[in-house]
Amino acid sequence: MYQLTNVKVIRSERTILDIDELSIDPHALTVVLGHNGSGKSTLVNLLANQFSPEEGEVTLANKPLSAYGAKELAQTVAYLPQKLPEVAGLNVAELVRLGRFPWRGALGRWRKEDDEIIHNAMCETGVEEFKDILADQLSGGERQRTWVAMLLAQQADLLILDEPTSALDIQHQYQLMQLLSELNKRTGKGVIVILHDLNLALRYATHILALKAGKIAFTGEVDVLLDEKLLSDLYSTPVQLIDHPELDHKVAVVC
Ligand SMILES: Nc1ncnc2c1ncn2[C@@H]1O[C@H](COP(=O)(O)OP(=O)(O)OP(=O)(O)O)[C@@H](O)[C@H]1O
Repeated sequence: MYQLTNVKVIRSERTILDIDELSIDPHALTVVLGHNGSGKSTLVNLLANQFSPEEGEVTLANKPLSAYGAKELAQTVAYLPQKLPEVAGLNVAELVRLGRFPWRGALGRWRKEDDEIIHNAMCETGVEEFKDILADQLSGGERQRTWVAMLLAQQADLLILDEPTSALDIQHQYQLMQLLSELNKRTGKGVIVILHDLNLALRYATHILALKAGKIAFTGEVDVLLDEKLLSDLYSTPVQLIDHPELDHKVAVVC
């Protein structure tokens, strides 16, 4: 379990994240929701040990994140930030290969299975055809999928993704969430993903974690989302849930 206890993150004398007690199942597909500025990126940054909180503690498997070594943490948690770094001079295959870094053998040697893992990660995300192209020359969506491929190649126990669908067209948004959902079901690897699209959340989440103004608004299995009042309060706008004749879940519309 991820466990947060009495956590406060303070920036410019303002508490931007304030969580008394929170557990996150490391084998679930948890979608993090909330309005702009509600603290979602701050939370997943903490979970990925990008920084430590000013107050409180974050543990994973009963061990403080700060006690993990860099290699151990990279084998345990793979993190895709919201703002993708520039990678001048690297083509797609070379960028995806960086995901294998935590698994290098003695003397920094690559392992013989690395090429197949990299190839599979590029195929699963549909970027294999771009493998020789410089990553910085790709379109926004192609670049985002390349970074997801790198994350997959990392083969960590848990994937944390901050708005990985923000640059993707509708088809690729659903394909990516389907891929993450299948990975979660097939391998038990955990996925924690920030989304703004309620319908992607309704379709693929097993668990929901919603933030409002730096605090937890609600958390639980995906059924907690099926509450128009909660959703309308969360986004300060009227949200309606309607049945869809061909889907086995409700659809959210803003009215
Ligand atoms: N370094 C910083 N200094 C001051 N304020 C900050 C800093 N980092 C974040 N904040 C503020 O903390 C709040 C939460 O930011 P965060 O990026 O976690 O929001 P978010 O929920 O991910 O938003 P979005 O949906 O827009 O990506 C915001 O109001 C932001 O302006």
